[in-house]
Amino acid sequence: MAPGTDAGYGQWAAACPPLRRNLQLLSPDEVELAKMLLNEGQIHLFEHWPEPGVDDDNKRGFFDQVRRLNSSYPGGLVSYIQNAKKLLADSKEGKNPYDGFTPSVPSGEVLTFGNDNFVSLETAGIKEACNAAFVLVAGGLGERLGYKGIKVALPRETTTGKCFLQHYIESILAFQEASCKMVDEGCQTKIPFVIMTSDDTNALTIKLLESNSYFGMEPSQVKILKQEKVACLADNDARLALDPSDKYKIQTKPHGHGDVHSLLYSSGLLEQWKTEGRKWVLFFQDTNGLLFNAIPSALGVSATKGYNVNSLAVPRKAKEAIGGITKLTHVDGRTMVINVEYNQLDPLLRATGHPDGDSNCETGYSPYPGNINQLILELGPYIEELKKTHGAISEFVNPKYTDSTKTAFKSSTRLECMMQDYPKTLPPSAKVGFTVMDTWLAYAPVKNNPEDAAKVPKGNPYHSATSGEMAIYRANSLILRKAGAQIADPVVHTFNGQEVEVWPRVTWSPRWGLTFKSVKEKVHGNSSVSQRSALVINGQNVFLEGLSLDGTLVVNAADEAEVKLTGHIQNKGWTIQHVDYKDASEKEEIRIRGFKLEKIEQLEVNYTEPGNHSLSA
Ligand SMILES: O=c1ccn([C@@H]2O[C@H](COP(=O)(O)OP(=O)(O)O[C@H]3O[C@H](CO)[C@H](O)[C@H](O)[C@H]3O)[C@@H](O)[C@H]2O)c(=O)[nH]1
Repeated sequence: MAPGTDAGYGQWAAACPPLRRNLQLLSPDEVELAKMLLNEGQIHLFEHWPEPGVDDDNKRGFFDQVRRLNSSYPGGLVSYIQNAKKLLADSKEGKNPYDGFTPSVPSGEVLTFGNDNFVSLETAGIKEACNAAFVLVAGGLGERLGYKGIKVALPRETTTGKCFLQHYIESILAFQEASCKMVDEGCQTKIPFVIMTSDDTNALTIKLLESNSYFGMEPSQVKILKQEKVACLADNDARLALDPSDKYKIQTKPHGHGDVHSLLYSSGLLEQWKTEGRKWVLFFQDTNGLLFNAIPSALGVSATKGYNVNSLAVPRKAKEAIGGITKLTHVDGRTMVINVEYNQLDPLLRATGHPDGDSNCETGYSPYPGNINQLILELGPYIEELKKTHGAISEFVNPKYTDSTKTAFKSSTRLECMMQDYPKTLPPSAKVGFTVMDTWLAYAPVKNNPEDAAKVPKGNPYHSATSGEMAIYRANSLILRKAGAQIADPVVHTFNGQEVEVWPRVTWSPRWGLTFKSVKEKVHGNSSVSQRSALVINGQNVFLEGLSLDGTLVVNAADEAEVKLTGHIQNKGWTIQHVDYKDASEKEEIRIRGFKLEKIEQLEVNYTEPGNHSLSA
C-alpha cells in the first residue's frame, strides 16, 4: 500500500486532509516544517492544495520559501508567529509599549562646531578610525521618495554628480588614510565596509559597485549582507498571508533596518573584527550627504566618554519625522535612554502629563534631540550582547484595522524592527549616550518626493533631493566661513514648491576636508567666493591663499601636487535653471531636485605633476 493511503500514516496531519494526501511529496525536513506550521495554527496554508500530481513543483517551491523564512529569523518561524500573536494582541488591546515609563529629557554631549573641544574630539575620532568598521543599511525601498533606482546611486550633489555611495566610500578611505598616518609606525589597516541590502536593492548595489571598481576601495573590504523579508500576517491570530497572486507563496514584506544586528552576528564578521583588534562599529543610513562631517567628533566622543552606544542627534522640530532621544524611567526604577519613534512620542507625552504632546519648547525645538540613526557601538560589549540575543531586536507591529473593533486588517501586516532599538535589551550598567550636533553640519537626508516635501509644515525640514543638495552647499560655505574665508550670503529660491537657501556651490573631496582642522590648514589669506560661484576642489593639497572667485573654478590635483589658489578669477560660471518635477524630458535624478546647473563657463585646472603649483589670475 502506498504510504499516502495507509490509514495510520500522517495521523498528525489528520486535521488537514489536503496536506495529508500530499505528504508523500515531502522530504523529512519538509514534514517537520509542515508539522510546525500546523502546530502554529497555519492549517489554511494547505487547505486549497489539490491532489498529488497537480502543481507538485509549486508545493515544493512553497517549502523552499518556508525553509528560508524559518532559517532567516532568530528562533525560526515558531518564534516569529508567537511574537506576532503577542504583539497583535497588545495592539488590539491598545496597549502602550511604554506603559509604566515616564519620559524625561536626557543629558548627552552637545557639540559646538569648530570650538577647541570639537577640534580635539575630531582628532581623537580620527585616531580611532583605523579601529572602526562601517555598516550602511541600504535595504529600504525609499517608498516616500519614489525614485526608481536605488537611493545610494543618486547624485549627492550636482557640481560633481558623485553619488552617495561614492561619497561614502571616499570618506571611509579618507578616514583610513588619515587615521593610519596618526599611528606612530604607520599602519596598513583597511577599514571594513558592510552594506546591508535587500531583494529590492541587492543587485543594483552590486552593479553600482562593480561597474565603478568599488569607487577605489578594495573589493575585499566591502561585504554585502542581504536581509530577507518576513512573512505577512493576515489576521489577529497571526495566520500567515498567502500572496494574492500565487497561492503557493507566503506574502512577504521588509522587516526593517533592525535586521542588521542579526545579520552581522550570523555573518561571523564581528568576531573577525574583534580578532583584528577593532573597537568600533559605525552604522549609517542611505542618503545623508552631511553625515561624514559628524563622524570624526562623534567617534571622538565615544572614545573619550567610553560610550558603549552613542547615537548621533540633532535639534529636533516637534512633529518632525525623526525619533526623539528620550530618557524613560519605569515605575519599577529601571531607566533607559532610547529613541522613541516620531509616531509614538506624541501619545507617550500626552499620556504622561504633557497635554501639548510633542511640542517645541522656548528654544523653538523639541526638548528631545532628534535621532539621525547613526549609531556608534563599541564592538566588545556589542558582541557580548549579541551572544545573548543573537541579534534579535525588539519588534513592533502596525496593523491598519478596517474599523474600531480591530478584528480585521485593511491589508496584511508584518513585524518590524529598527536598528536604534538595540539598547532596549542592554543591562542598566551599559553606557548609553548621545551626541548632538547642528543640523546644518550633520543631517540632510533625501527621503521625500517633491509633492510631499512641498507640503511639509513651514519651518520643518523638507528632507528632499532639493534640500539635501542645498544643505551641502550651505554646510561647506559655513565651514569655509568659520575657517576664515569670505563666503557670500545665500539667496532664497523656490524649487519644486520648496523655499530653500542657495549658497555658493562649494564642494570638496573627502580627502581635502575630512575635519575642520584640515580645512583650516588649507584656508589662508583673504579668500572670497561670490554668491553666483561654484568651487569644486578635488585633491588633497589645495590651498586657498587670497583667492577671489566670481564664477566657476574646478581644481583637480594629484596627491603630490601642492596647489595654491590666489588672485581674482572671474567667468560666466554655472547658472541654476529651474526644472519642474513633472518635466519628463529631464532625468529623474534632476527632476526630483527641481533645478539643474547650466555649465556656461568655468576654469578647470588639472595638476598631475608632483611639486608646488600656483594658480593666480
Ligand atoms: O527594511 C529596511 C528598511 C530600511 N532600511 C534602511 O534603513 C534606513 C532608514 O530607513 P528610512 O529612511 O525609511 O527610515 P525612517 O525615516 O523611517 O526613520 C529612521 O531614520 C530617521 C532619521 O533619518 C530617524 O532616525 C528614525 O528614528 C529612524 O527610524 C535607510 O538607509 C534604509 O535603506 C533597510 O536597510 N531595511
